Amino acid sequence: MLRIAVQSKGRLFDDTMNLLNEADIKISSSKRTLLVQSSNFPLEVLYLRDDDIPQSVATGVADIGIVGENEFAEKNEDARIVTKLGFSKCRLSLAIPKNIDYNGIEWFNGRKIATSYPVILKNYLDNNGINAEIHVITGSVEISPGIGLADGIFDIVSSGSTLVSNNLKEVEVVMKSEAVLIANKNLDADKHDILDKMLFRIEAVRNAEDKKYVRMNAPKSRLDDIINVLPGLKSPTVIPLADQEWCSVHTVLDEKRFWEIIGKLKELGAQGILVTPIEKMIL
Ligand SMILES: Nc1ncnc2c1ncn2[C@@H]1O[C@H](COP(=O)(O)OP(=O)(O)OP(=O)(O)O)[C@@H](O)[C@H]1O
Ligand SMILES: O=P(O)(O)OC[C@H]1O[C@H](OP(=O)(O)OP(=O)(O)O)[C@H](O)[C@@H]1O
Ligand SMILES: [Mg+2]
Repeated sequence: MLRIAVQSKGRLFDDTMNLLNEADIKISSSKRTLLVQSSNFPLEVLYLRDDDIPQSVATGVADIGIVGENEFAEKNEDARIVTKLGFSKCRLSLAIPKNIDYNGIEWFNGRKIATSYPVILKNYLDNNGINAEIHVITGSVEISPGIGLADGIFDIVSSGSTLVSNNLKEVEVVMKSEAVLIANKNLDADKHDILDKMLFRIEAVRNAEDKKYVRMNAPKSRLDDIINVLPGLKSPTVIPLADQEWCSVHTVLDEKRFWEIIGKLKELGAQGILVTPIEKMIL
């Protein structure tokens, strides 16, 4: 049995549970229990505050964990990052009141910076030869300059709307972050085996993200042109139809280029284009 530490509630919770669910690892969601076993996979889920996840994995209380890279870097615990997971994307940035003229990192010399990430901040300031006072607070960091608690802040930015509503502007991006799967460095062979099985499933789910399965009827006379605009996995599947002049073409399209490619296919005479989501993809 492998034990995974996940955030009990908060920004990471929904996407973490979705990922396990899409990997067909069933977890009953009784929120009151802190340790729950999967009913169909040798995995046990330990619900924790995200701050405690790096340490629990480093010490072996949990074998693996899902946490933000930012939190993992801040805690500086001895565990390894197995893979990035592509959700909870954000950055850690320095921000200052928007009406201040800013002409470089030296501005922070002798200033006071409020943050929940003192370790990452100190590292960054030291590397840049900046001497600033770090004021640690655990939440509502963005209001600090407005209430005279600090000159600037160092916190999570995603859309930037929290900064805007507090009259702040982002001046330095210090680190990019997303959710990562971390693991204890000394897993035994059995646990490694379970982790590999889980990673295989996660990869199949992630490969399918933002992909569509597309089927269309194509006039045989334009088949070569149609195949040329398809970026498919290998080559598209071409199936004969009862009507000798037509065939059916099946392929996988990336959501990002989807509408552009569909437009070209229409121009080339493709008809009856069917689009379906893909659940998993094993490459
Ligand atoms: N606005 C955001 N957009 C994207 N990702 C974010 C955002 N805010 C936070 N995150 C990511 O989600 C992680 C968890 O954020 P959350 O706000 O739930 O933490 P928390 O309040 O410390 O939770 P806990 O109660 O578990 O300690 C952060 O460490 C970061 O990696
Ligand atoms: O750039 P934005 O999209 O505005 O996101 C950034 C904000 O999101 C997080 O807070 P959250 O909303 O999770 O609330 P919290 O302070 O309770 O953690 C983070 O601490 C920032 O304040
Ligand atoms: Mg926390």
